Amino acid sequence: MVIIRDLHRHYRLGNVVVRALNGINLTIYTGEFFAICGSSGSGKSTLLYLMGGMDRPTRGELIVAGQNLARQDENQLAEFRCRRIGFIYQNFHLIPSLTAWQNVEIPMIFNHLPRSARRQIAMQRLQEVGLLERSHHRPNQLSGGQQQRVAIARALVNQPALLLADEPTGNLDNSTGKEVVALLKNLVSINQVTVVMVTHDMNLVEQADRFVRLQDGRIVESN
Ligand SMILES: Nc1ncnc2c1ncn2[C@@H]1O[C@H](COP(=O)(O)OP(=O)(O)OP(=O)(O)O)[C@@H](O)[C@H]1O
Repeated sequence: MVIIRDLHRHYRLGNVVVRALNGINLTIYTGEFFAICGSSGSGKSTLLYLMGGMDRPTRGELIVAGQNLARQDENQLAEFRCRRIGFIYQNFHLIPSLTAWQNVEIPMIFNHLPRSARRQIAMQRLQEVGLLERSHHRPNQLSGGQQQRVAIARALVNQPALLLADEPTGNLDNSTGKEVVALLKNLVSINQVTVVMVTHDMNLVEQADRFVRLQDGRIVESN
């Protein structure tokens, strides 16, 4: 699903070059539940966002779901993100003025699905995450765990090849976090999605099929 060879991402700040990623080599297989861990500033988010086509490498090879992302232009990357990637954020990133089902519907609008199909799929996804009875609630009427479950439903509606999660439990208490990860693992095995998750939480790392630990933009540990 992901092939990364000698990947670099450098930022230039005046005369200083920050080497956020400094020669990453990594292969992630289809269907894996994969964790990226490491201390703050080690390059985790940079790596995740590159895999999602939200940023471009300084150099190196980056092939995701069969597409060579380093060679794609902005339009191709936008299309890739829309069709192939689902994203889950620490802060859920739901639109406050929209209900749960309207939030879940959004990626399908970008994918030009007709309204009736959108509604049916959104409701089905909300049922899968156990929130059908909350479908008309807005985010501020839902708990953090419920909001993250809505975000998971939204991330899966376009049947992405790869689900990227940036600290998905970072804003949840321990037990809610565990429930959300169990749900995520269950849904991805049913939907045959590959998951790459950034986390500080070693309990979550233990639940992953494999992990890498980053330090100063390099992989220093893996299993
Ligand atoms: N746009 C940018 N411009 C300059 N430097 C950046 C930029 N984005 C990230 N960096 C730097 O790149 C390094 C890696 O950042 P990154 O956000 O990937 O780390 P992280 O491991 O995800 O950290 P955290 O756990 O705190 O989110 C850091 O030193 C950071 O300051």
